[in-house]
Amino acid sequence: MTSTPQVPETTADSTADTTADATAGAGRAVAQVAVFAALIAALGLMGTIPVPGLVPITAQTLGVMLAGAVLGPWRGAGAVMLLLGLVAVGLPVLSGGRGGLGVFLGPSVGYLIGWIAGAIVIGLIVHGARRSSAVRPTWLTTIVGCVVGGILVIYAFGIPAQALVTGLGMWETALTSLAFLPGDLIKVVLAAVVTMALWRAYPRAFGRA
Ligand SMILES: O=C(O)CCCC[C@@H]1SC[C@@H]2NC(=O)N[C@@H]21
Repeated sequence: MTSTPQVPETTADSTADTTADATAGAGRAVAQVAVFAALIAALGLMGTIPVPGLVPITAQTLGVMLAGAVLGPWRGAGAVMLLLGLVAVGLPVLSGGRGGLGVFLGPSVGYLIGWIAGAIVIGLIVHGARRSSAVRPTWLTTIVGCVVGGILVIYAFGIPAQALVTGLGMWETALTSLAFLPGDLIKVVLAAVVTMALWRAYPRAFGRA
């Protein structure tokens, strides 16, 4: 007697459900990316504190930290890239109402690129690398993620580029960037408080890695 291998049945209904789920997932990802790009832009409305060395102190890094911590590495980076795309086409969405391609030739270009890398690193630390992993932010992962991704990684891109553009030495530039540190540490605490509150109140806001 021969046995017939069991093949799982695929019905028209289950295929339609899978397609609808995929479409809803993609729509949700686009909405998340757009909302966080808008959040980063809105934080730019708070204005800037100018510092010698020409790179401003801005609240927008809080938005970058939140994008990585809430959306995960790829959607978080997507939100930053969408914002930078809007800057590139000339929209005044950077703090102080700045925008346009000229920004990418200025002293803050490295920080702006660092925002993408920073969101990825924050997302990887808070969400983990696996797409299927359940997102469960903790105080520790959010704070460590924001310090490493939101400060160290961003500065690692920003300081050398700023030194290159301004012609100032690397160490002098690094010293100037100490002016950012108190504000950035406050942003880490705010990002952790908002991330944990959002996680408790609305876990569905958290994206898949
Ligand atoms: O608006 C721009 O041109 C980019 C500003 C980059 C600001 C950097 S990001 C890290 C550090 N923290 C701040 O508040 N400012 C700098």
